[in-house]
Amino acid sequence: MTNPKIKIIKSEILSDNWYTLRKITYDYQNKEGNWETHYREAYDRGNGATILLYNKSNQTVILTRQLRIPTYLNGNETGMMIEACAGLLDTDNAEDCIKRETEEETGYRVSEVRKIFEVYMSPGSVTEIIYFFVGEYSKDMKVNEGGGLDHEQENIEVLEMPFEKALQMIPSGEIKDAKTIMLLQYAKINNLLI
Ligand SMILES: Nc1nc2c(ncn2[C@@H]2O[C@H](COP(=O)(O)OP(=O)(O)O[C@H]3O[C@H](CO)[C@@H](O)[C@H](O)[C@@H]3O)[C@@H](O)[C@H]2O)c(=O)[nH]1
Ligand SMILES: [Mg+2]
Repeated sequence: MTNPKIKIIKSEILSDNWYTLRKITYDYQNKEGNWETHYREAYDRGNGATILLYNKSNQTVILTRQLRIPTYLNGNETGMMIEACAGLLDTDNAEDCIKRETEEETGYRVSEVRKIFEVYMSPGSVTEIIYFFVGEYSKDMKVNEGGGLDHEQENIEVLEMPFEKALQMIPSGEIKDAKTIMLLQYAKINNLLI
């Protein structure tokens, strides 16, 4: 935070239950050089990581299906979302995080993952940055059933499907999750499965 055109005046907590919603008051020097006062809300839910698991010889990818209540409140009839495996960073780095989440959610223990980019997913209101990874999986890496942690009530279904089918689920509307669409398109553009 080193922009001389921004002076943070106040940071008030509006809600601090599971994650934290703040109201930020700041002065901003506009392009005419005048200072204006702005108020913006920022939702801090930490940072996350996501991964596309792919298998070249079978031309398949691993995705998950789970209930996402916010989507249910906003037009998603069943509330279920098909997504790439993803999780929130604890105290670990993004690479360790995504390996741990991969094992918990999908049951695959992957040793090699590659970071492709990092993205602010909703920069007008959410502080979160997501670190994107890709990684190859194979049958012999399966160490448990996956499904997520019971005590977190994750109830995650693991889906293995042809890469081409997953790509078609974007225009059909069956996949509507931004990180998943970005990963599938990255794989297509960069010929990951060829
Ligand atoms: N009790 C309670 N649990 C919550 C609450 N909000 C989230 N949780 C639980 O916290 C756990 C977080 O699971 P992770 O696998 O670590 O994160 P994620 O929800 O999959 O997040 C990933 O996907 C998000 C959506 O695309 C991303 O925003 C995020 O960065 C990450 O990639 C889930 O079990 C979720 O139900 C809450 O308000 N109350
Ligand atoms: Mg998750």
